[in-house]
Amino acid sequence: MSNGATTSPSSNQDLAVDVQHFTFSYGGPDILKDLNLQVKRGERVLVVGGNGHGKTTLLRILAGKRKFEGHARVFDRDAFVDAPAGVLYLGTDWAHNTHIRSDMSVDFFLSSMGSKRWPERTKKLIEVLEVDLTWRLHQLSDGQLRRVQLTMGLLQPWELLLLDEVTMDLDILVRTELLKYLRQECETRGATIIYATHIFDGLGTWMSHVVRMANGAVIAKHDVNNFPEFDAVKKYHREHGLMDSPLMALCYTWLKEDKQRPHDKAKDQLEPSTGLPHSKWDELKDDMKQYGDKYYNYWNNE
Ligand SMILES: Nc1ncnc2c1ncn2[C@@H]1O[C@H](COP(=O)(O)OP(=O)(O)OP(=O)(O)O)[C@@H](O)[C@H]1O
Repeated sequence: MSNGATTSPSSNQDLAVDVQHFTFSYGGPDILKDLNLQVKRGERVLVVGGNGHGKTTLLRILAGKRKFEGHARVFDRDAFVDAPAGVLYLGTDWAHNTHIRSDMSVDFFLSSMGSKRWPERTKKLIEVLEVDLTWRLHQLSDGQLRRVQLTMGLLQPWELLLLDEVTMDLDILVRTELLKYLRQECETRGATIIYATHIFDGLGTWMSHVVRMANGAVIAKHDVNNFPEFDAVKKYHREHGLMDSPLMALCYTWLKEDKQRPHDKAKDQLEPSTGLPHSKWDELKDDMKQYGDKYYNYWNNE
């Protein structure tokens, strides 16, 4: 577990993303505040936080879409003035573009986007996203259009994929296949994904790390292989046969806690043992941490 700060021994070559003491505003109040985040190549990082806490802003900065001052580097280059190739941002704004609603076949559209240059990738993506080349763009449902967007976006091999809530209108079959495909891309090519979402189904076993954001700062970055708080929630769900997502239950407690915390105070009360902001998890005695159900009851009965 870390607070995403700058003490990691990783060399710059290992890092896909390196953001240090980063503050950003759109001209008004600071939206990102003294934010630190390091992501190694090959990681699949989920970014979790309440509405308006800065997730999209961070992703767009990493994608080189916003001018900034400060230390925000991607593949060891400044994310804006020296933006590296291979960085792909996919957000929900694409579907609002009226041009892509014209009367045109998907086949024609993908060809005009260069699909012939990557025949193997095109074939695979069409299969994963169940895209029908005879579809006509102006006749598609939101989910079908999203599948075409993702096919187009993912055609060219990418090194860092910044996903901004882009799977929300996919049905669960397609979404599951897409997540599998993206995981393979990371495992076989060493590519990296940072994924901001409020939909957690299937992500608990997909992600390698989860970043908790609140009030424009990274509160913590957790490695799923060393994450006792998440293990406790999973244990509770297992023991009680619950079908809903343990990750969602965990994120619910985080968002509740972050909402109650005085604005901007997240970093003022650091826990000496972990260097992270003090949380309700810290208030549990060690023996209680071993019991997921007690932990869960503690939350529900507060
Ligand atoms: N172009 C802009 N100009 C001014 N303020 C903006 C702009 N874009 C976003 N903001 C503000 O920045 C803050 C963070 O927004 P951002 O979209 O990064 O949050 P988010 O965590 O992605 O939220 P959500 O979960 O709702 O998508 C919000 O208070 C928002 O109003």
